[in-house]
Amino acid sequence: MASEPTQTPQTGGSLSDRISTPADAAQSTEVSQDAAGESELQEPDYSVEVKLSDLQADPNNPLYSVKSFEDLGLDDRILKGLSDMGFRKPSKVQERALPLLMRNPPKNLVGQSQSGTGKTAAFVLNILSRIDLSTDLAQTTPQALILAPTRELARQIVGVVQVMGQFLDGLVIGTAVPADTATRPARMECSVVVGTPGTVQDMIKKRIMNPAQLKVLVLDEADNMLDQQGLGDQCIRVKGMLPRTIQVVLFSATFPAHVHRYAEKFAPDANEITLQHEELTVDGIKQLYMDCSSDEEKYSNLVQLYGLLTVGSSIIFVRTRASAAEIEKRMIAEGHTVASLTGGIEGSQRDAVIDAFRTGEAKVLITTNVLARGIDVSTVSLVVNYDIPEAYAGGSRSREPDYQTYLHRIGRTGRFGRIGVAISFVSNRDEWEMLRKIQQHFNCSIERIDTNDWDEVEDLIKRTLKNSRAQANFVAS
Ligand SMILES: Nc1ncnc2c1ncn2[C@@H]1O[C@H](COP(=O)(O)OP(=O)(O)OP(=O)(O)O)[C@@H](O)[C@H]1O
Repeated sequence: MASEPTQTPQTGGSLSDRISTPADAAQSTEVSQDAAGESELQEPDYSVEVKLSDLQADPNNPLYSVKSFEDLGLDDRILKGLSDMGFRKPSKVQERALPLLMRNPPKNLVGQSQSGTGKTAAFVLNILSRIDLSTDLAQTTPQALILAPTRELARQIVGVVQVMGQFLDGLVIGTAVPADTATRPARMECSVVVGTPGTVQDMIKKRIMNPAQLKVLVLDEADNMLDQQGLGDQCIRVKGMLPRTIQVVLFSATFPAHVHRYAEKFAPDANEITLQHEELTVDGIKQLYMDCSSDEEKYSNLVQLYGLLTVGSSIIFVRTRASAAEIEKRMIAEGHTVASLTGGIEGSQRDAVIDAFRTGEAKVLITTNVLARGIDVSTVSLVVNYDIPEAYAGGSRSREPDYQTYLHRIGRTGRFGRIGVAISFVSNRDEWEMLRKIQQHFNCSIERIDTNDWDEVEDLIKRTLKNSRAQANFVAS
């Protein structure tokens, strides 16, 4: 457990009694895979590489499994899709969830596992196993519906269903995200629909989508969907229009207690896979913080970091759309290449920005909480919390951290055994206190970076990022 802080950040206080040293970075594990897809063990001078198969053989690792995908009873065509994606063994959540999801008669499931551990495949594999593509209606009337909180996440899931189901003849996937009337399909004719709750609700109401044959409903980032006022109502309305016997599947890395209660109502009598909040942080994500004496110093530290940001890809999280726009404008004016994506931007432009970020054309992305969840870009090696995520403190004057959002934001790096760095900027006592609470809540260590010595900052971050760069072909091959 962290020690109580005794100094303010400006005077060099440490959040933790575990002080960061270059040796800490030296102990970071990294995962590699050679071009032929075989893992290899290398030992650079300062780091010990660990193969994915080592992580998957460690019972304490969330990627651990004893079974193979073949053991899980999946159709050969689906196994072919998985093999094409480079998936060799299931992760813990996949191994535990799939038998529960695929058993008949179908039962609901509330599933939780750390960020980047493969929840998407768990629910997609269940869907691909359950849909019947041999019927006359298979391409016109959807049998499964996946709801996600943002268009970016919905589009990403469409991509996963497409690749995983590429050998299933007749599989048609529909995307239901906000679009202007000109580009909106007149009928949602497909086997699986992935969309955002508002658009799906609208499509069912307007009879653009026929829900009569739906067998599976998935809510990804379920705690977020059920907890947000607008989204939660939309999810409940959508569910009210679906067949009563539908299998309801809820997944997230976080299920705070108050949302867990809604989840149990939304998915009654469900099997559950849950974790304690102390188990939620991912070992491969090195968490750091930086003292900044003012807002202006936050900006200058960000610019100092810029050279490091472009080593892999990175995401900078800010609190408001306005500050995203402001930082983007200032950085571009100073000659830096950055992109930004916020809810204020029009849909097709959002698609263009996220697509450029995925391909690596844009390497530094400034965003708000809109991209805090679910987004899976394996090259992201650095996440910056320019502003600490805050929860509404119910009118009280104390500022409360948003624990879940912190975890989801930093989870945009360190995906499936990779290594990444998350740096939070702290510019006053309140923010420092929020970060201390986050550390206590997750029982993790968030180490201070000394900005008086930028060489040391560079050294520390580069060591870790170098490790993650060495993993470029890992899994994705
Ligand atoms: N069994 C597997 N073998 C190899 N790679 C996998 C496996 N399962 C998933 N992955 C990869 O791991 C990455 C993370 O998976 P995914 O996006 O499903 O994580 P998640 O648990 O949903 O994370 P989050 O909570 O952040 O949404 C993806 O790039 C995915 O392709």
